[in-house]
Amino acid sequence: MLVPEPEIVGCVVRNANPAGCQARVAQQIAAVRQRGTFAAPRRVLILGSSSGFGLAARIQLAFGGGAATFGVAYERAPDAELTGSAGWHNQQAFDHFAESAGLQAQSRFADAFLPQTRQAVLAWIREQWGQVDLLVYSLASGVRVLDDGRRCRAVIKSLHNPLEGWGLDLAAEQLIRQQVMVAAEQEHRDTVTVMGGEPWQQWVLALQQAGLLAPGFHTLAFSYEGPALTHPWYRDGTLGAAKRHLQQTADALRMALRPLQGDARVVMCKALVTRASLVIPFLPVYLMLLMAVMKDKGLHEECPQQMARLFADQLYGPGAPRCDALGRWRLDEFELRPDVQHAVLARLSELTADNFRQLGDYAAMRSELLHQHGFMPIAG
Ligand SMILES: NC(=O)c1ccc[n+]([C@@H]2O[C@H](COP(=O)([O-])OP(=O)(O)OC[C@H]3O[C@@H](n4cnc5c(N)ncnc54)[C@H](O)[C@@H]3O)[C@@H](O)[C@H]2O)c1
Repeated sequence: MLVPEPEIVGCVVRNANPAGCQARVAQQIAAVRQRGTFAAPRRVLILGSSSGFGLAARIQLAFGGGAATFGVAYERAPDAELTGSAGWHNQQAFDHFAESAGLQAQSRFADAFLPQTRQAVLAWIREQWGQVDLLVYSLASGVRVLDDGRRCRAVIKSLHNPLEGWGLDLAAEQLIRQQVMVAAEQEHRDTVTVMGGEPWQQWVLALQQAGLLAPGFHTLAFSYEGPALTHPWYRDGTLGAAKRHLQQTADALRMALRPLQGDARVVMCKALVTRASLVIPFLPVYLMLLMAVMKDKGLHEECPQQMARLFADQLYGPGAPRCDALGRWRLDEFELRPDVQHAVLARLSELTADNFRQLGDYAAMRSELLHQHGFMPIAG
């Protein structure tokens, strides 16, 4: 079969190579199997299961922990002209490998923000599982259609001052100057509506009201805060506001789950290459510097390694999650190490449009993104 050429616009890869996506899922499964097994919850619902953290969590829990999984993702199917999105092929590949391994796997391509998706998934759980033990909330979206039909858009803007800094154009393979504007009040609210915790809460409460939560039910959602260098454009911007709302939601859900001896947590992850992260202004440049430094120090991780630490080592393994004073679980301790941040800052202070390939791990970042879309790494 003809392998398509990657179509890159800015930092977005618009197509996928189906065979490469399948090979990458197979590779992730093999790595999980090699690490050995652990005792995962039996029935796991994953929202945002087709790429990034959600897919890595699903592979870890199913192939490492033997869990039956239900995955919901919103992806573009292939048609006569387009290859379909990487997530579509990843999810098909997951189903195929799970079935071959005798693992129960149910997958839907549907908009998880819509009440009808929730109702359909709840009906399936009632019929097939009776209850659910763990819900992993891993949606990353720019848009949410509300129950009344209004389309809310997330924007990535500052909450305080306009910002300017280095961005990356992967298509042109150049550093560019990027500006980030201050969000209007409505844009701020809409971003929290899309990327905050409300939809997570709706799912958990709907499951609870329907009597579908197993005793000891857990739920977790992924978050980011980052080091001081990223605060002006992440923590103190619209996405940071949405993540604060996610945190408040975790606190509220923890209370609501007490009668079941349940738990709800935000998991603070490291910054890494995914479809969602590379569209954040300034982040690709920070990421390629971070990758170079963390590789130098033997600390590099992508989604599969983060999910292995969370599930196989900590939550359902010999260790325990590292919990901070706000009750958040932390997987970002290596990124935040002072020596790592010191080295990143030193490289950033010397960065120019001519030396970015030497100071950052530009080639590996580009390869990782292409690989995530089923295209083999391109030699740097
Ligand atoms: N990538 C990072 O550096 C990073 C770091 C920390 C936390 N996070 C958080 O992790 C979470 C997952 O992000 P990711 O980077 O893995 O993103 P991703 O783009 O790789 O995955 C997003 C998933 O959400 C699904 N999705 C999007 N809209 C949907 C909808 N309407 N209905 C159903 N599914 C939908 C997609 O199909 C996909 O499976 C986000 O909350 C993100 O903020 C990411």
